[in-house]
Amino acid sequence: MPSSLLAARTPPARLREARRRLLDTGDLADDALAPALTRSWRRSRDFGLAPTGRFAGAPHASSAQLARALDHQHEFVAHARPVMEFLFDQTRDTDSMVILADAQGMVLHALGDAGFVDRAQRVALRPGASWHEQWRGTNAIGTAIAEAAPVVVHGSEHYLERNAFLTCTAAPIADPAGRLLGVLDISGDHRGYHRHTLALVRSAARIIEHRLFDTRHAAGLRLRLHAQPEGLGTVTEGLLALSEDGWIVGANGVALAMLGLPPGSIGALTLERVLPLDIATLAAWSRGSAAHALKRADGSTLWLRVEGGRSLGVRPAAPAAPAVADALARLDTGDSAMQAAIGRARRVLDKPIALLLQGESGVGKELFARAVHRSSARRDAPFVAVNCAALPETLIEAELFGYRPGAFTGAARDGAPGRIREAHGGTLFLDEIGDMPSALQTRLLRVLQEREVVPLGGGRAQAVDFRLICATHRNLREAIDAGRFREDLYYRLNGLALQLPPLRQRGDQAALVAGMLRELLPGRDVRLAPEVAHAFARHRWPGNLRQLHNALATACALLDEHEDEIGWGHLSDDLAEDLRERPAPAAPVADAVDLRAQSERTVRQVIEACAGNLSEAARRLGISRNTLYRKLRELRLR
Ligand SMILES: Nc1ncnc2c1ncn2[C@@H]1O[C@H](COP(=O)(O)OP(=O)(O)OP(=O)(O)O)[C@@H](O)[C@H]1O
Repeated sequence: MPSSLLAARTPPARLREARRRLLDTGDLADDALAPALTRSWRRSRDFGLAPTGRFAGAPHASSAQLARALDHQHEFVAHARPVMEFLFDQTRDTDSMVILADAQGMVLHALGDAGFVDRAQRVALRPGASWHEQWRGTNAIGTAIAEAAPVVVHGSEHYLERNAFLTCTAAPIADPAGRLLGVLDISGDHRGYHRHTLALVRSAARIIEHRLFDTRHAAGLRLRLHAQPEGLGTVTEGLLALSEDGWIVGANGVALAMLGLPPGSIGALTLERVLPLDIATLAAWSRGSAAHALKRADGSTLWLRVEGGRSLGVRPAAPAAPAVADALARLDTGDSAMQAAIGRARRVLDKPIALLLQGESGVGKELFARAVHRSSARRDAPFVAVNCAALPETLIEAELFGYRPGAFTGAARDGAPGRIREAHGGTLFLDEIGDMPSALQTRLLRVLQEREVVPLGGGRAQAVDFRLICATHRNLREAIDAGRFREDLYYRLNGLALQLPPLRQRGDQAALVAGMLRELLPGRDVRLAPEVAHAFARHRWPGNLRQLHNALATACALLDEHEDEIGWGHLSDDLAEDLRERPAPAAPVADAVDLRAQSERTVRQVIEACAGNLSEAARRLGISRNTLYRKLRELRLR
């Protein structure tokens, strides 16, 4: 990772002059500011932001969206929290805050001095707020993401004048595969700026990366590297994770820099290609805890310590700690079909049995898969979800199996490990498996049989260990009969099939509604008006839990502070209309063509209205993104 891009302070007179020129002419001189600051101000301008005057606003996640983001990033936040508390202790009473944001710049967690928090709240330095440059221009969180480097943004270096009272220092945090996970930031009053903050934040970000790395690769072979033996075990060490056949499957930024490798080498190179070291020597070294010196081709010495090595038959993996709260139990809100599915999933929780989740779109199949993962012994390893319906055939292949450098036109120069290898040690969730093209079904079958992946473009097979969970809304038996799905693959996927019930058949609708309302408006006692509850109970809910959740989120947004009952007026017009309507008679067959044309028109119009944003279009249509992709394919609009 490059060193700090914005560490040197810009004199106030230069900043004033640059801002005046930007406002007058719409641009800056190339040498007016530090290069990274110039790039960031130009990006901010291109996002259409006005440095002065009224703030155009930025998205803020609802409490439910934030809860979901925290759930998805549970491992990241769990490792960051203690480090943030330590940082907070170091900076206590300095009028500042310690902030963790995700890779899109959304604040996930914040700790702060009470006095400063009040002022920070006014510019929304709080969980749920987005600090992406797109919304707030140059700022440490957004600019660290854009520049992929640690940054300090001080006072009037902030693009928006309203943020000029802040001094902010941020460092990106990468996951063990080298991808951006989020950003750690210390923000405070600009009068309290201290040059040492940058070093503090960078070290803290590295500690979080180390913790994630050690957890992710706890069961595998790990190498610690440093130029001096005393540096091993400190935050300045390099970390590598290896597969049992010697492929580099994880590395931190320090190791990549030490070995002169780009992030894309993870999953695409063996250690032997990089260091004069073979797997037999590593196996021997992993039996002790001594540091070993290694002479490199350029004459320099590298010190190494080898750890782990279950895969080399050296040490068994430590058993995972028990779950704090069982995620599967939380899905049980009293419906007997769900209870049966949860009970059966629990019986095979830590067994090598593939799960096949079936059910209509929006019944909560992905949520169920995540709960199985979180309740299993693999909970601290990755949960990797791939939507087989959302990607074109050529991309799914590269996405799943990874590729070697130059494997195909347009491939990233350094290759990619592929989602299957990323799930090593954890759970691979293949959503909409019924939509997987047949050539890929054959490749997937081979991976499941051999438990090895061969990346696109060839190379050696690499061992993988993952729990497989697939989901589909299709009837796979019919797809097999129609020749669209391989029967042998079906039996591999279907160690245990679980049918999740549609909402209209669930007997726990009231408990689900109450749970969602508690999640949407924590601390408030909000319920449905009796006539709305009655209409909800009779409704068919074609979009299932997704549709119910969206309906309640809209209602909560329309509820006044003092109101505690959701009535007709809190529902969107189209839902209220549907709820009041009698069930429509079945359309005669002759109308089918018209219906298709009408459906096509509606989908086109909504996508146009959303400027091509398919997620937003799916939301407005009240269907899932998967269903929209399917519809586009059926209507040949894609
Ligand atoms: N128990 C629940 N409590 C609250 N919200 C839920 C629950 N289950 C599902 N949801 C909501 O429903 C949405 C759909 O869930 P999920 O994506 O798991 O369904 P799915 O069956 O996988 O859908 P698809 O087949 O369209 O991929 C979620 O984003 C969430 O908002």
